Amino acid sequence: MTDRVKVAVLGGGSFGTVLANLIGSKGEQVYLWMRNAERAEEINRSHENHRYLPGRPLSENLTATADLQQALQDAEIVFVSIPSQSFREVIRQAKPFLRADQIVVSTTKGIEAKSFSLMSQILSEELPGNPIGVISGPNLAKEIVQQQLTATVIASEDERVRTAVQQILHCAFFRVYASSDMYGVELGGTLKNIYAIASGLSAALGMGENTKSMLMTRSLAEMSRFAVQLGANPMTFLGLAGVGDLIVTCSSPLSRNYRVGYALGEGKTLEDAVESLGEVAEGVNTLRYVKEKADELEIYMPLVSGLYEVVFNHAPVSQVAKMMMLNTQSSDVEFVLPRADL
Ligand SMILES: NC(=O)C1=CN([C@@H]2O[C@H](COP(=O)(O)OP(=O)(O)OC[C@H]3O[C@@H](n4cnc5c(N)ncnc54)[C@H](OP(=O)(O)O)[C@@H]3O)[C@@H](O)[C@H]2O)C=CC1
Ligand SMILES: O=C(CO)COP(=O)(O)O
Repeated sequence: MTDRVKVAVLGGGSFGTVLANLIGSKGEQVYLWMRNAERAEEINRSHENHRYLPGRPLSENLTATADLQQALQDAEIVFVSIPSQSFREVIRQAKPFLRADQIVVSTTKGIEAKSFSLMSQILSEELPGNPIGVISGPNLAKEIVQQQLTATVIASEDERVRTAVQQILHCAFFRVYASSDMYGVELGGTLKNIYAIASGLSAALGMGENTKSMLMTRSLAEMSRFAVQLGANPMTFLGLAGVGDLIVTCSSPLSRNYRVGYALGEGKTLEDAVESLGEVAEGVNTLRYVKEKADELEIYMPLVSGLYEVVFNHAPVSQVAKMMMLNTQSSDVEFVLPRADL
């Protein structure tokens, strides 16, 4: 009767809902899985996700469900939009209902505690037979739902995954660029959350435009230094999933990570800053795990170290900033002029 593609999105928060809505508004059949059955019923009744996207009508092609089997059965593509700390648990719940030919794509920008796994690594471990990919880019959910123009990157080693995701998401307000560097694309989206906290903090403290620009650029240098040590391609950081996502998340109060930093700059405690969001800010845990990993691998990350002191050890920002400014002089682009101590 229909040649519509069936798609499943796991996770009924801000981004999962926006992604499902985009796909539904293209005329495809999309199931949005969430753990709360009452909330799913409420979405189907009102065509609105009052909790995460109040006031935004959702596509009639979107069906919310708390039944994983219903969501996954016959879906050609499964997007997973679950915060990193619950990602593996949800994939394990989904596994009994998945066939090996279903494409599984992560939208999650975080790192698993203890294992330091990115979501693509969790997918490879838990679903070794499935074609997998990740999407990442300057994709603030609250702008996408307003159909503000933007783009994302689909990264996968499998060309069929790249093409399928480009086709399913592409529309007049959303472009989809392709990459084969899954790890780099994922690391870009994950690491920038740390620097968004630093940017929010510096904005709250009234730092100037030069300062903001220096902070973002040195963040990019630090992110790519870390990613290269972990095996990613530094060129990926020049793309939408690197510099693109860094710019938006470090500049916009619509970013939850930026808002956490801003609240800290206003003098709130970390607990209050996170609590008042009511949504996930992956950067707080990411900062902890990346600091540990950088220490373990002896990767020079002064911004991560300084922010860690401010966020977790209550160091005064002015003191940390002064220490960084008076630090040994260094190279601008270390892929052009290597740092002396590398
Ligand atoms: N928002 C954005 O602009 C973007 C977000 N992302 C990334 O997407 C991921 C998800 O973010 P986002 O949707 O914004 O987060 P939200 O905080 O808005 O929503 C998280 C969702 O995950 C659900 N969830 C959490 N744990 C579980 C679990 N164990 N089982 C089932 N559901 C669970 C929550 O359910 P419940 O409501 O029941 O608690 C909620 O629906 C993050 O990694 C984020 O970095 C990527 C691009 C843009
Ligand atoms: O990743 C995002 C935009 O691309 C969303 O950032 P936050 O999680 O900080 O809101």
